[in-house]
This record gives sequence, structure tokens and C-alpha cells, in this order.
Amino acid sequence: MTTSSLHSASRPADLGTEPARAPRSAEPAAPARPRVLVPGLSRLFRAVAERPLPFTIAILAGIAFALLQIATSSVIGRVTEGVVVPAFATGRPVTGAVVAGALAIIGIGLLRAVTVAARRVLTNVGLFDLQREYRERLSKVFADVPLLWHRRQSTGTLLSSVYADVEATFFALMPFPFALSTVVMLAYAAVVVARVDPLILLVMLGMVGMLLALNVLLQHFAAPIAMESQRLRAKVAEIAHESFDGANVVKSMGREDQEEERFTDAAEQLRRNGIRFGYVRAWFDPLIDVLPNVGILLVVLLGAWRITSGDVTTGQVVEVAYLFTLMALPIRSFGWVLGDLSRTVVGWSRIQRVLTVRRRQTYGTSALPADARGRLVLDDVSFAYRDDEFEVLAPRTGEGLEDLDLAETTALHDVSLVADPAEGSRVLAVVGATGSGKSTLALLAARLVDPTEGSVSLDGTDLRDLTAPALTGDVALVLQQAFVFDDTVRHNVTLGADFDDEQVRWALRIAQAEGFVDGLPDGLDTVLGERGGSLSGGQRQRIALARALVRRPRLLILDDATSACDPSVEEAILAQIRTHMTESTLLLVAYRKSTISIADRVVFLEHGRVRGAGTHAELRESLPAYRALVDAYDEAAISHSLLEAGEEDA
Ligand SMILES: Nc1ncnc2c1ncn2[C@@H]1O[C@H](COP(=O)(O)OP(=O)(O)OP(=O)(O)O)[C@@H](O)[C@H]1O
Repeated sequence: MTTSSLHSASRPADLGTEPARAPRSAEPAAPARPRVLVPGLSRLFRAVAERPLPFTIAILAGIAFALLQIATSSVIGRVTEGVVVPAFATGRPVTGAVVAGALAIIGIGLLRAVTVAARRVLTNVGLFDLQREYRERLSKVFADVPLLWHRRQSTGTLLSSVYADVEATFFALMPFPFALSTVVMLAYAAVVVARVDPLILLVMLGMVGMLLALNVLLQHFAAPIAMESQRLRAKVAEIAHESFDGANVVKSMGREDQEEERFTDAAEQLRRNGIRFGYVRAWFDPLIDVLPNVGILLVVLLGAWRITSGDVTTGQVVEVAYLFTLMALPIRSFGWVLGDLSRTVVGWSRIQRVLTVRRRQTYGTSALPADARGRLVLDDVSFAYRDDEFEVLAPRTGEGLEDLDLAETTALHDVSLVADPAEGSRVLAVVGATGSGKSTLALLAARLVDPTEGSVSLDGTDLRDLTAPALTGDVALVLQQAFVFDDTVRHNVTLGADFDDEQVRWALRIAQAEGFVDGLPDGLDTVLGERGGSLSGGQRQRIALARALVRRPRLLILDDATSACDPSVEEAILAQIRTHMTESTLLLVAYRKSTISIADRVVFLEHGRVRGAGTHAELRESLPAYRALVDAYDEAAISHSLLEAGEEDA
């Protein structure tokens, strides 16, 4: 049995009732057929306004391209009139006109190439810049929102937002400047064609109208599928992330096949949805592609008839037919924009869900005085976990929390306690059955959550009034799940702050980590690998503990932070902390008698209420429930030791 399984074995589950946790928030039900055209186009225009310089130049380059296209068609019309028709009539080529026409066409072609390059480069500049900005904005929200928000989100979905949703939102921007410049081209072409022949203009307008109608129809069918695809992308990411994260459980429980099946199912749904999207596009794309060609055919037929009746010249018909050929691609770009508009709307709505989370962690302006001694006071503190409090509070609703009927789990009721070195309670242990509110109390003391009622203060200052640096500098919380970065031991302890090697070693020594760190190939410079995969659970916990110790916080909170260490190591750690961290108050969430007995004072929680406070001996004497719980911890520890001894003998 591993040390961490000892820990779970040593916590008697039946000594406390655990009310069911509030259900985690699901993704909000999205409308089956979202409105796409107006919200989508307005998002794209806003994107252009957010990066005006590159997009304006890209659009201008697009317009220049469109005008050059038209100029090409007019040159070709003139070459037909001035070179081809006379050559047919006289049987002799008109050399000067041929050279002039050829030079004009080559010159315009070169200019067109420049405009294409400028448009593409600048569109990319604007597009990727926006993607970067929104990824940064999302990650800022992730950093600013309270811890509880993160606990309600799936990491896979958040990852998918940062990557796939941002990409989907701005995907349609790629052809957007080209499509916008097409409007100018169409207007100009309409004038040219109207001057040639109103009948041909009618053909052109009919063709453009049909193209738009086809695109709107495409939206109608494609948008819900695109929406489902984004959701499924997030789901695939979520399952993949869960499988990687829970690799230990999956392997130890032999659930590889089921996990694979779960992943395959989601990937298969995504595949099917992608194919459905492809089917829809496959119906519409050929029609949209073929329409301009039908237009050209009609122009040629109509033109031939109008030439014979003498209403237009051959050059004019060739010019207009060529114009239609040139317009096919720009008009198609409308289709690209419209075709991807549904992804814009869906991606944006998913990003919005994160960006509009109203609750951000706010900080005060106070700092603790230099001679503060770490007096922690919880004064009549109640705390309730509220369902969906983050999701429902989109800024537009204007609703306050108090107006909303939210499901609640009250974890702590009117809890008052004091840990004060001056009053002989420098080390305070919090004991209670599972679900009694110990971890919630630890979160409150570290201000990772704020009380629903009452206050938590350190040396007389409400934690809410402390600045962020004061809070993180004066209070440190170490959790059972130690996170280790893929970096050196040194960086994992300092996290980039200015501590020298001596200080790092001091912290490692107290955390009983110096020995094994010295045994690592490069000592402090050893890179620990992703999530500290090369370390044992207990070693990871000790690195995380050293990270807190090196900061010498005034208040050190350990929530089951040494659970994966042997009892003897745990005892040594706590003894060292007691001896060397004389300026820190220590709040311990304790599960072992050895831990509890080093505390100056113990607070016993039951169902979120303080049932008793005093020394371990006093509580044992006066509270049968406390005695039963602590004895049960002991029995579990003894049976574990016997089990281990048996395993060693075998
Ligand atoms: N994020 C959450 N959302 C809703 N309810 C929660 C959440 N976290 C904890 N709770 C509930 O609050 C109560 C106290 O939980 P807490 O984790 O503080 O207990 P604990 O004493 O630390 O338990 P354990 O010893 O099992 O870690 C429990 O009823 C729990 O179900």
C-alpha cells in the first residue's frame, strides 16, 4: 500500500455524514438554431474596429485589387475593339496596339499581385494579433476569478476555449477584407454593366441575389452543426484532459478500455458532426461555385443576341463576360465569410461565457504592520457554496446575487476561532469528520474564498482589506495535492522570487526535502518534469511545503499537506516548523493523532459548526465524538502499520 492510500485508509468515512455536494455547473443550453448573420457580421466588424490599421489597409488593398480587376476587363475590352476585331476585319495584326495592350495587362497584373500580398499579410497581422489578445484576455480571467470558479469548470473546456473557440471566432476574418472589397467591385461593375446594357445588369443582379440567398440557406443548415462541433471539440479536449490527469486511477483500476471507449465515442461524434458539416457544404458549395459560370454563359448568349441587334459591340460583351469571370472568386469570398459565420457566433458565445464572469478577486489597500505577530481571528464566519453563481451573473443581466434563487451548500455556520502566538495558540489544529468544513475553513483563512457572513482577520486587518502582495506574502496555504512545475527544484521553490540558494536549502531542510534533493542528479538544478512525475507523492508535497516555508509567511496553513509522507517524516516536518518558523502562526487541518498532539489548541468541527475548542487532552476528555474520531484515526494508522510490517515480513 502506498503512503497516500494510508492516508485515505486512516480517515474513517463513517464518522461523519457528508451532504451531497452541489452539482457542478453544466454548459448552458444553447439555442438549437442560433441567429448568425447579424451577430456574426457585427462581431467581424467589431474585430476590424479593434485592429483598424492592418484591416483598413487590407480592405483598401482588396478594393485596389477589385478596381484593377475591372481595369483588366476594360483593357481586354479595348484590346478586343482595337486589336482583335480590326485584325479579323483587315487580316493584319495591329502591332503597336498589341504591344500597348500586352504591357497594360502585365502592368495591371503586377499591381494586382502587390495588392494580394498586402491584403494577405495585413489580414494575418490583424487576425493573429486579435487571437493573441483574446487568448491573453481569457488567461487573465482565469487568473482573476476566484478559486471556486475554477473548481466548477472542466480544464478541457477551458483549454478548448483558449485554443479552438478563439480560432473559431476569428476564422471568418481571413476572407473578410476580400469580401468587403467585393462590395466596391460589385458596385463599380454594376455601373459598367449598366452602361453597356441594362439587360445584362439584370442577369448580374439576379446572380448576386441568388448567391446571397444560397449563402443564407447554407447558414440555416450549417450553424447548428458548427455549434455542435465546437461543443464536441471541447468535450474531446475535456475527456482527453481527464484521462491524462487521472492516468493513475485509470491504470490502477484497469479502466483503460472504458476510457478509450469514452474518448473514441466523443471523437466519433465529432467526426460524424464534421462529416455532416461537410455534407451540407457539399450541397451548397458546387451551386455557389457554378452560379458565376452560369452568369457568364447568360452574358455570352444575351450579348451575342444584343450584338446582332446592334445594341452592344463585341468588345463590350467580352469586357462584361470577363468581368463576370473575374468576379466569380471575390463573390465566392462572400460565401467563405458567410459559411464560417456560424463558427464566429458559436466561438464568440463560448468565449463570452468566460469573459463576462463578473466575480473577480478584488483586493484592498492595506498591508500588515512590520511587527504583526500572526493573530488569526475568524469572527462568526459562515460560508455557503452557491450553485452557478458565476455563470448566471453575466454583466448584462444586471441582477445581483441576492436576487437569484441559487442552490446553496452551507459548509460553515457561525464559526469563531482565534490562533494567537501571544495567547499560547500558535499552532492550531482543525479536526473534524469528512465534510465537516475543515478545507473550507483553510480556504477562508487563505482568502481563497470570502465569508458569506462574518470576517476573517489577521492581526486586526480583515483579509479582504489586504493588498494582493500583502496577502500572498503573509499567508501561505499548502494543499494535499501538491503541484510541481516542469522546472528545476530551485524554481519550484522560489517560483521566480528573489531567494538565494541558502534560503532555498533552509526551506527544503525544514520540509525534510534536502536529503532527497541532494540525491537528485543535478541537485537544485534538477528539472522535475511535468507535474513532478519523477517524484513520489510525499516528495512532491515536501517541495510544495518548502515553497511556502521559504516565504516565511505570518500565517501558514497546511491542509493535509503532508498526508503522503510517512508519519515519522510528517512528525519531523512539524517539529522543524515549530522550532524554526517561530514567527509564523500555524493552522493545521489534521488527520493523525501525532499531528493533532503537537498543536497548542484544537478546534473540533461537526457539520460546519465548532463543537469544541481546547487542548487535545481537554477535548478528549469532554467530547466523546472527538475522542471517537481521533481514536479511529489511530486505529487506522495502527492497522496500516501492521499491514506494512506484514508485507515486509512476507
Ligand atoms: N466547491 C464546492 N461546491 C459545493 N459544495 C462544496 C464544495 N466544496 C465543499 N463543499 C461542501 O462543503 C462541505 C464542507 O466541505 P469541506 O471540503 O470543507 O469538508 P472537509 O471537512 O474538508 O472534508 P474532507 O475531510 O473530506 O476533506 C461539504 O458538505 C461539501 O460537500
